[in-house]
Amino acid sequence: MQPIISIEGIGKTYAGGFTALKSVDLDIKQGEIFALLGPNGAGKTTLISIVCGIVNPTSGRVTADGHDIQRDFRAARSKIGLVPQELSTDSFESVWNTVSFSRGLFGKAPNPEYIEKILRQLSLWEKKDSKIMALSGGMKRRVMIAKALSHEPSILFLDEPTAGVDVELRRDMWEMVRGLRENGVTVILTTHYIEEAEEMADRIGVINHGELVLVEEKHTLMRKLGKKQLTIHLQNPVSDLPAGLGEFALELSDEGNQLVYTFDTQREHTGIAELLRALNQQGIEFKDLHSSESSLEEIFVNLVHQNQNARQQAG
Ligand SMILES: Nc1ncnc2c1ncn2[C@@H]1O[C@H](COP(=O)(O)OP(=O)(O)OP(=O)(O)O)[C@@H](O)[C@H]1O
Repeated sequence: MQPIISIEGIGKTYAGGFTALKSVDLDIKQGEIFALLGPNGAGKTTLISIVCGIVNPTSGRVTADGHDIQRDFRAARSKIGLVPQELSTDSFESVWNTVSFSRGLFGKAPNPEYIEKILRQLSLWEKKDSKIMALSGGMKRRVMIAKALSHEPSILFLDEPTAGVDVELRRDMWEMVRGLRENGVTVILTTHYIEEAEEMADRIGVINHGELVLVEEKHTLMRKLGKKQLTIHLQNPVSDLPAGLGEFALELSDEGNQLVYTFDTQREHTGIAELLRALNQQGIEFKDLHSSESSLEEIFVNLVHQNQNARQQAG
């Protein structure tokens, strides 16, 4: 299937000479929720701004639903809704007018039924006549989403949608994003909250220093890079790793009170049975065992670290 967004060789060097993006290639599939993760300054907002036609790339090409974002800006942009990081609305206008006006900006004929539908979906219906300035921060954020959806886009960008919002609103947002996907809308979100990507995304892209270091299905990513650890609480502490256990990927922790065994979740054979046998043979007694799985957060931190190390070595 044709990707709904195709990003080819996108690079961006800002006027001051800073290169924020280096030749990014990425295809977004129709109907997916794609989470773009990356540390501060990685280039997430720059990439989104280029796809939305707000920032011009230094190199490369983007198409949205087949339309070139630079040559065919209006057609491409009409497919896209953008919820920016910063709230920007006219605070003296009512919610209803703000959202309806935004639809008009895209040259769409008025459709009060549709506006009512999105305001209801976003729990804004009761506030439709309120002035924006009288709304809470969370409500203002909902208005930004309603604005972004006002022209019925098939692609929605959410730049840090839940930064600084309370848990309840975050859950509501997730619910809303899932609802949008059910209606066939493709959603691309940037986030610092790994939990959000873990919860929401079908695919994850990790960007670091302007480079897309990884794009993967979330489940594959977690399976591929996820490690499991078995922590063995020893009966008596040891000062060194027992010599007879050299073949196992073991580390000593908690001042010699614990042995931590790391194994690959993908491998059929974990080696746990052999390890326990070896412990027995060595006469090492343990009082407890527990296993844990690495979270997306650990996977992410490792990736960004690896990328940094590789850069340092190359430089
Ligand atoms: N207009 C600009 N002129 C010069 N440099 C810029 C400009 N906009 C962004 N940058 C720089 O480009 C880099 C990438 O910024 P960008 O906002 O894309 O990162 P980000 O991944 O969205 O970060 P954050 O998570 O903090 O929002 C940063 O180092 C930033 O300082």
